Amino acid sequence: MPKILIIEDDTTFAQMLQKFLIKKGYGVEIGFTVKEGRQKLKQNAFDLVLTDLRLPDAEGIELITDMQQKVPVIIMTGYAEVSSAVTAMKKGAYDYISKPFTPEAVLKIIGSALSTTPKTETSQKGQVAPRENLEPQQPSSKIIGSLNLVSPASKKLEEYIGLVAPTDMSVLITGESGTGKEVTAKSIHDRSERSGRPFIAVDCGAIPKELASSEFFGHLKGSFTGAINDKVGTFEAANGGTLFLDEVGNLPYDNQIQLLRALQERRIRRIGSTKEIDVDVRILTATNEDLKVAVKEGRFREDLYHRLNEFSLQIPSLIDRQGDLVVLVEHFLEVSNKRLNKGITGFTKEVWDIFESYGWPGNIRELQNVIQRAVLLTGDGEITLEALPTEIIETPTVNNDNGDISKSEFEKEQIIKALKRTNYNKSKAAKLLQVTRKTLYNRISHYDLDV
Ligand SMILES: Nc1ncnc2c1ncn2[C@@H]1O[C@H](COP(=O)(O)OP(=O)(O)OP(=O)(O)O)[C@@H](O)[C@H]1O
Repeated sequence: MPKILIIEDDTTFAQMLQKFLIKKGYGVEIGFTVKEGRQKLKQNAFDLVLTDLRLPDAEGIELITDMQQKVPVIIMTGYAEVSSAVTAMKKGAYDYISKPFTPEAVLKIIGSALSTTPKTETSQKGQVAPRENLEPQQPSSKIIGSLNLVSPASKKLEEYIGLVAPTDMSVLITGESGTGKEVTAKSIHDRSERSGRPFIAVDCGAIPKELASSEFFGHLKGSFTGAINDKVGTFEAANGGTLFLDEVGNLPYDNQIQLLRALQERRIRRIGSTKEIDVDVRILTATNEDLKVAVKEGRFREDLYHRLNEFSLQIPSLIDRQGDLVVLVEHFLEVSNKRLNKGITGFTKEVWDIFESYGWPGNIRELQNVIQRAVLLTGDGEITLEALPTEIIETPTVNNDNGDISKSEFEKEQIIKALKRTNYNKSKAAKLLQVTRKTLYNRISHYDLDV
């Protein structure tokens, strides 16, 4: 049963909503302040947070940062607060809903948030809400391939997915954040013979070290403090299907050996049990760090790396598949129009120019968010520059000419800005500035920047 936490200071409204959602089969708890909400989140695992924007002690938006996008947060707002809701969405809220709303509207938005929640969540008590327990997934319109992406990089990727999907090989999927690693994993599963069986996604970065074995292999009630019920681990839950380990590079070293053993023996034992259980699971993994470096630095086991990397897929950054931009933009326009019940017809030429010249450091996810926000902010007709976030319009550009002093100052400033925005990652900053890494290094040394 999916669990929802409502954070709302209007007690009557909160209780009405709670009753209604319980009737619809959800487990629901209420917190009346942000502080209370935080306490409940510490004590229990929730699949979704529904929070008011203005609460007595703080803004509901603060919880989005707490959640780090592991659990979808839906903001409830008054009609006049739409701009704050947009800020909330930029910070990572899943969506917002204006009060007063109809029961159908809130059910729809909850259903959609739960069906797109990618990760399995771990509470402090180690209870897991496996994805299988959530609402049935919506038919996905976002699977790679169905969009007919046209860039050479996407075509190659598509070809590789088609080749590896029907096999039982483990696949290591690499790429920057937001490039579609999880979408790719799901696509592989859907095109394999395991497609009728579970696809279980686990965020390895979210599992505390001491709970990892219980998360993977399950436990019996009472086998350790906090094991209040029997628990099925993700290996058992995925039996016959696919286990997707996201951010596998974050898996603590001690847990890597347990994982390797389970993969080699194809057998697991719940903590506290003597019974061995055969498991038949295909492993797909994703990471946005270079695991070879992690192996070299002794943070990742080499034997596990080879076991996970029977085949590797590198997902290109959006900037390296510019040819797909039009298809993706139109796809997200259509999806956002449907979702927000709008009829936006397209984009002005200036907007297209920005889309084509911007570096998209957040890749497809950023593009999707920018379009959704723009559709929300536009009444009707075409999307204009005003509907784009300022940071996109003010994208730094590097000028390679020998310009005058003010131009150099400008360029220097833009380089620093780009480096700051990318957390001093030079590859990303170069992409953002749309120059090669080499040019960026040259400019950094030209200006003698200490970065
Ligand atoms: N080919 C695609 N077509 C349509 N949407 C896509 C495609 N690839 C990715 N997306 C969308 O982009 C967003 C990011 O995708 P996904 O979560 O798979 O990326 P990721 O690389 O796993 O990100 P992270 O590293 O942050 O976990 C999702 O909302 C997804 O729906």
